[in-house]
Amino acid sequence: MTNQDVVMPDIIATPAAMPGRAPPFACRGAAAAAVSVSSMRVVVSAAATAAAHVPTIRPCASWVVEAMRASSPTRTPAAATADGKKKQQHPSALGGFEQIAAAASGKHVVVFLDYDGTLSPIVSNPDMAFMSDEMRAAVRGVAEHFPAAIVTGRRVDKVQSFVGISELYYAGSHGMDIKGPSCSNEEEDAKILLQPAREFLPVINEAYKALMEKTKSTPGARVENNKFCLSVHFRCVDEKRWIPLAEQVKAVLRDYPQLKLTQGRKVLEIRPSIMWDKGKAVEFLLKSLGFDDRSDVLPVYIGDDRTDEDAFKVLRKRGQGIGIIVSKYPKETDASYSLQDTAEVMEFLVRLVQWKRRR
Ligand SMILES: O=P(O)(O)OC[C@H]1O[C@H](O[C@H]2O[C@H](CO)[C@@H](O)[C@H](O)[C@H]2O)[C@H](O)[C@@H](O)[C@@H]1O
Repeated sequence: MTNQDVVMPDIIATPAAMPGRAPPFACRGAAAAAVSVSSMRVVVSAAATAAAHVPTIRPCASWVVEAMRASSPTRTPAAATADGKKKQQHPSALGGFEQIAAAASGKHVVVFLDYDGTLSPIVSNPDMAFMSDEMRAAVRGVAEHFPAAIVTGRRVDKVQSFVGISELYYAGSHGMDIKGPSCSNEEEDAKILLQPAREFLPVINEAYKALMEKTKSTPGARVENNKFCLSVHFRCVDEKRWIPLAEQVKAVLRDYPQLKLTQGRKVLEIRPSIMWDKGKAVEFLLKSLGFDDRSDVLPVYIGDDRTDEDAFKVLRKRGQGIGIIVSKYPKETDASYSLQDTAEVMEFLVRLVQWKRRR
């Protein structure tokens, strides 16, 4: 069971992107890979294979709210966890760049990038989370020199439109919708490499409508349909309304035992109860690229969120690769290096490309 499974199969909620409803934002007051796409066409339909249902854990509402508070601290967080373990500030991936370069020497580097909070700064309106042109140029450089993928909770088409680089792999919906780089003369569907939760689409769409209806009374709440998962944003919800919102979400989820609840940055995420996450997506992509069981590959994964921990864990377990957490504060993480913010991520990507060019 992952951290995410434990976090909060309880809550969630929200509101407002239906036709005729005013958007809740901005919030005021509240507080080139070696493998061709065609050779990788794998489309797995369902859960059936991978997928035992995850047991539901129902934390009490106050516990859930603590988790909601912790999901994107607005002040310096405590230096220790609840069980007294000290949180560590991991060494900077910029300060430790020479070490990383040494580890990459003679290896195939494969780059995995989270989107929100990693390539684009966190903003109130998820529809406005654009990356800068400078960041796009840095990511394009990465895609030209390494096999590279965007691994995100967002729906694939949305993140593709934000990033706009066709040479990348895209793993959307927390890895449940994986597409290969575009080829102009192929049909859109031919790019789909994996959709392990396909059979959940009808139930997810139903749950989406139910969440929209249930949470419309909560000002600032917003439900985002990420195709194979749903996000209930509470960044713009007054903290006093978090418990009722959580109860609303919980009430909806009672009707959908096939779905589970996880958590990101000021967002409750509802997804199919299958054992699939960003870590599995990383494993799948490495295998598809022909890098499984090889000692001459160095996956580098950069992400800022709790959901990225599944990928960090996979790298740690493989004893291969470098996890880099994007955070200004010490965090409990399975990453081995850190970068403070998106500006540092960009600097790291630029240095990685420069290093590759020199070789
Ligand atoms: O895996 P990621 O690429 O990090 O996507 C996770 C969620 O990111 C988005 O929400 C987050 O960013 C928003 C824009 O900055 C912010 O308003 C929100 O509070 C964050 O949670 C996205 O909107 C979600 O659908 C993704 O699941």
